[in-house]
Amino acid sequence: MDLEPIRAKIDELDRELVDIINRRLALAQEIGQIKRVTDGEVYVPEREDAVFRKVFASNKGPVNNEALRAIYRELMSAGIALEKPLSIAYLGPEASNTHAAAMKKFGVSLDYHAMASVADSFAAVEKGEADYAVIPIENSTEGSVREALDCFVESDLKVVAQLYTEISHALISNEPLEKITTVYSKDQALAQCRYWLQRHLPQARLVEASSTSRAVQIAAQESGAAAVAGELAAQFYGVPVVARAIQDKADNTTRFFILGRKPTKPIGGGKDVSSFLISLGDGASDRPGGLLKMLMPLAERGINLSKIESRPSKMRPWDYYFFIDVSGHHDEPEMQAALAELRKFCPLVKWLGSYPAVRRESD
Ligand SMILES: C=C(O[C@@H]1C=C(C(=O)O)C=C[C@H]1O)C(=O)O
Repeated sequence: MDLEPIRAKIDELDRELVDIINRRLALAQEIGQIKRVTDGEVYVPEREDAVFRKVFASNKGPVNNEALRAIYRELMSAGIALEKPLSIAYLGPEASNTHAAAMKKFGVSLDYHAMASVADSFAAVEKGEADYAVIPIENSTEGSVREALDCFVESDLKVVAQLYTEISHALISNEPLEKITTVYSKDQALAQCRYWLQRHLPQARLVEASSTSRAVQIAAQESGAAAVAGELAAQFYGVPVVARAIQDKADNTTRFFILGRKPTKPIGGGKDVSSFLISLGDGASDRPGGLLKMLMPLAERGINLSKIESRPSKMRPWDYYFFIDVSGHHDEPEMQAALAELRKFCPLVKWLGSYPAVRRESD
């Protein structure tokens, strides 16, 4: 059995592939020149969504859609970098789960900037120091990231895209399990491993850090300390993995938002999702039927509610803001009609963004 003739065919295909990749990038560059003149956005989530759909529809295998998405992610990343080397802010330091999510969304060709907090990530885009920010918004085990929700109250940034990605946590330390006395991590990550930590380290002190990668930096320096973080952070900071996949739910998934300054255009056909921040005002969330009244204008028009979350308004005790996710795009007539009705009795109806509804990498 001779491999060489087959490898010669692969070499020939690679030559063609490189040529095709460069032709694709040259077209992206051409689009970039037009965008410069017309002041168009460089990253266009709705167009990328359409490209992925067409690519998947033409896929006859054996490559699966998840692998194809990863390949196209890098093609698009290289193309975007030729248009303009975008700068992406994320909750750092390097090798955090948000960093990994940002790379998954934007590929290796862009510039990434580590921020100390979610609020700083918002601020970087608001001040124009970064083009986009990637922030964690909710987790399948632990629910919403509260500091992220609270940032939307003050901010005018738009959610332009989202990413769902499975998160696996490891226990990372220079010490063996029996010598660990303190475990550092982001509050959300500690909570996602609560039962494992109770079972294996019942005596250990759990201490909050600003991010998972920050926890690894601390654990690297302190005797008796460990961190809960992704294995990427263990590799990056050169600290050993003591136990892997310690999250209580095997399919632990985090949803990330991509924030930008300009809204994403509609895809249509039920393939968009929108987020809003709504206040019933004047303590009305405490009155019978208040919440029902808020949801009726949406329900009556068949606009599906996929998430509702309340947060204290911090204006008065027991007054709440509601964060909702609904099917459809802000600019669609049905949505506009529902919003007009809501605005009649809600003092605050703030559009946080509309973006592609894609949930899985293989979709
Ligand atoms: C090339 C473009 O710019 C970017 C790159 C894309 C691509 O490589 O297919 C698609 C959308 C944009 O994020 C474009 O707007 O078409």
